[in-house]
Amino acid sequence: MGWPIFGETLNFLEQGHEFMRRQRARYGNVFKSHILGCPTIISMDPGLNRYILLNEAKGLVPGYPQSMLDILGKHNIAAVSGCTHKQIRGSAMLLIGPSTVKEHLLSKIDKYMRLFLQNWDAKTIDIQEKSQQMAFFISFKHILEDESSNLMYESFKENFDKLVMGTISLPINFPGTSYYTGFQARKKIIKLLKEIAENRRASSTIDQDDMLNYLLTNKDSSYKLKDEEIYDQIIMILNSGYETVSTTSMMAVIYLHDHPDVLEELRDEHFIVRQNKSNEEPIDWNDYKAMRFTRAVIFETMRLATVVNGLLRKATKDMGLNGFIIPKGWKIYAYTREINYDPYLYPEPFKFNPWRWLQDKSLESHSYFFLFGGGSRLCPGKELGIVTISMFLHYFVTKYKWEEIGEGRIRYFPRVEAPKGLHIRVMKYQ
Ligand code: HEM
Repeated sequence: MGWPIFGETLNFLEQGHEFMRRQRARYGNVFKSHILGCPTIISMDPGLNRYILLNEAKGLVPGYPQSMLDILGKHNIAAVSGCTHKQIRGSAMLLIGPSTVKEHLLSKIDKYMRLFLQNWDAKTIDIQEKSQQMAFFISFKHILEDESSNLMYESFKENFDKLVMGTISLPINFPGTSYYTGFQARKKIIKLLKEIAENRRASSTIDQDDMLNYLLTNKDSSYKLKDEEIYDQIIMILNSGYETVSTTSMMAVIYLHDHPDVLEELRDEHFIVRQNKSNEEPIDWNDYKAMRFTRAVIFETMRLATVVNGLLRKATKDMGLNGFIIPKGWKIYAYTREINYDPYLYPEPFKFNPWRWLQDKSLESHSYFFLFGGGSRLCPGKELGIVTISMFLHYFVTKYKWEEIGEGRIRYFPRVEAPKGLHIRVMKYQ
C-alpha cells in the first residue's frame, strides 16, 4: 500500500502502465494499492472487470474523485445512481442518443465542422489544440446554437478550460489552486447559463432548436429536469465528449500520417461519398453509414492509443469479489487497457491495422469490448462521438494534406496528450 497518506500515487503517476504490469507480475491480476488518496483495488482481470461494470446494482457505483464530482455538480450523471441515474440518463439519451444524432445533430455537425475547418490551407497548426477547440465548438453549437456571439463563446471556453483542469486536481479549496479556480469557473458557467435561460423565458424566444431550449421546454420529454439539473446536464455534455473526441481525433491524424496506405483507403472512401454531391451538399445518415472504413480507423485509434485506460468504481458496502472481501468505501479501478493489446483478440496488437475491424465483425461486440464502458453506464454518446470524429476526418482528408513539423512527443499516462503540442503544416489537397 506504499507510504502513509501518499500511498503509491507517485509510482502510479510516474510509471503508469509499467507500475501496473510490475504489480501484476508480483501479485496477480487483482491487487490492492493506495492511489490518489484512496485505498484501491486494481483489477486487470477482463472477466472481473466485466462483472464490475455489469453489477452497479450490487453496490459498485461510480467512484470518480471528489474534485470531479464537486466541479461537475451533484446532479451530474457520474454522481448519481439508482432511480436518479435512470432519470438523468434517460434525459441524456434523448439529447445525445443515436436517434437524435440521426434526426437532428448530424446536419448541425456537418454545418459547423465545415465552418471550423475553413482556411487551414498553408498554415502551421497545433493539431492537439485544434482538435480540442473542435470538440468544444461542436458541443457548444449543439447546446447554444444562436447565442454564440464571439464574446459569449470565448467566455464559455475560457471558463470551461479552467473547469476541466479543476476536475483532475486535488480538492484543496484555496485561492490559486486548480480546484478553487475550477470551482469558480463552474460558478461562472452556471451564471451565464442562468442569464441565457432567463432571457429566453422572458422574451419567449423558446423556439430555438438547441439543447438548452429542449431542456427548458421539456419538449416531448418524460424526463423533466429542474433548472439546476439542466445546468449540470449541460456541463456533462460539454465535458464528456471533450477529451475523448479531441484525443481520438488528434491520434487519428498521427496514425494516418504514419500509415499512408490507411490514409489512401480512407480518402478513397470519402471521395466516393462526395462523388455525386456538390461542394455545399451536406453529409446525410446514409453517407455516414457508408463510412465503414472510417469507423474502423476510429476504433483502431481508440484501441491502440487507449484513450480510456480504465473505469473507477466504489464499493457501497463490504462485498466479496474473486474470493476477497472489498471493504465498504474502497475504490475499485477496473483497468481495461490491457485487453486492447490481447494478441488473441487483436493479432499483432501493436500494429495499427484498421482492416481487422472489417475482417472480424464480432470485435465491436465481444464481451470485453470496453472502449465505451459497459453495463448500465455504457457511453450514451458513443454514436455522437463517432459521428463527430467521422465528420472531422471527412472534411480534413478531403480538403487537406499535412506533414508533421518537429517531433511532437506523445505521453500515454495518466492521459493521452502531447505535452508540447503537435504541430503540423497543412496544405490544400488537390
Ligand atoms: C468517442 C469518444 C468517446 C469515448 C471513447 C467515450 C467513452 C466512455 C466510457 C468508457 C464511458 C463509461 C464511463 C464509466 O463507466 O464510468 C462513457 C460514459 C459516458 N459518456 Fe462517453 N465516450 C465518448 C464520447 C462521448 C460523447 C460525445 C458524449 C456526450 C456528449 C459522451 C457522454 C457520456 C456520458 C454522459 C457517460 C456516462 C453514462 C452514465 O454514467 O450512465 N461520451 N463514455
